[in-house]
Amino acid sequence: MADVQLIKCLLKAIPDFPQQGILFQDIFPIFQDPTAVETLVTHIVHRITSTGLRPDVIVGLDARGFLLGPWIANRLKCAFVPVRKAGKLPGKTTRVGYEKEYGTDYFEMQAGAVKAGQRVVVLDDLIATGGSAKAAGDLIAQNGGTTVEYIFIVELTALKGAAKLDAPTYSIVQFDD
Ligand SMILES: O=P(O)(O)OC[C@H]1O[C@H](OP(=O)(O)OP(=O)(O)O)[C@H](O)[C@@H]1O
Ligand SMILES: Nc1ncnc2[nH]cnc12
Repeated sequence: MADVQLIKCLLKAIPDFPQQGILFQDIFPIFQDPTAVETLVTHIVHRITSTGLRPDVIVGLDARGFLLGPWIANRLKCAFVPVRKAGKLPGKTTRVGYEKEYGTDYFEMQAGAVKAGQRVVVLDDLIATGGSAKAAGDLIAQNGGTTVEYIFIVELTALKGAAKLDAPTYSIVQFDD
């Protein structure tokens, strides 16, 4: 619980960003504190190893999912694969459109980056409506992978994003307003 409290204390809530009515949960203060980063990475690695998820691939979502994904993949000695906003990845890609808490967007993944039968953990900083995470899950499924868990630092539970997803979710800090 001490690690959860440390991470929660470092989150900063900013009203009306990026638009009126959104209470933005900023995770960047965590990354100013190396002890907190170590705590966060260890917490997520423990979640994955202690629950027997055995992922082949960690998929991180553009952009804040990239802050954590490679650390976790490196500790677990598995692959890291990015899901990126449209037009950023070279070569053949698959694309899915989605809605999120403050707008619409497209996600892409490189063809073959996730292979048929691979077990995937999706990692992102935050789940709000679940639109972004669902789009990532759809890309993984289109490529033949199986998402075994979605992991977030923060979950905005009132928006019920987890209900959209095809696998269980785990979040470290929850806010219900
Ligand atoms: O559950 P949802 O309603 O889909 O919202 C959550 C998504 O929104 C944010 O990303 P954003 O698209 O703002 O991109 P960024 O990480 O590049 O800032 C956040 O990092 C999640 O990916
Ligand atoms: N309230 C919020 N804070 C930070 N990132 C978000 N992405 C979607 N909703 C968000």
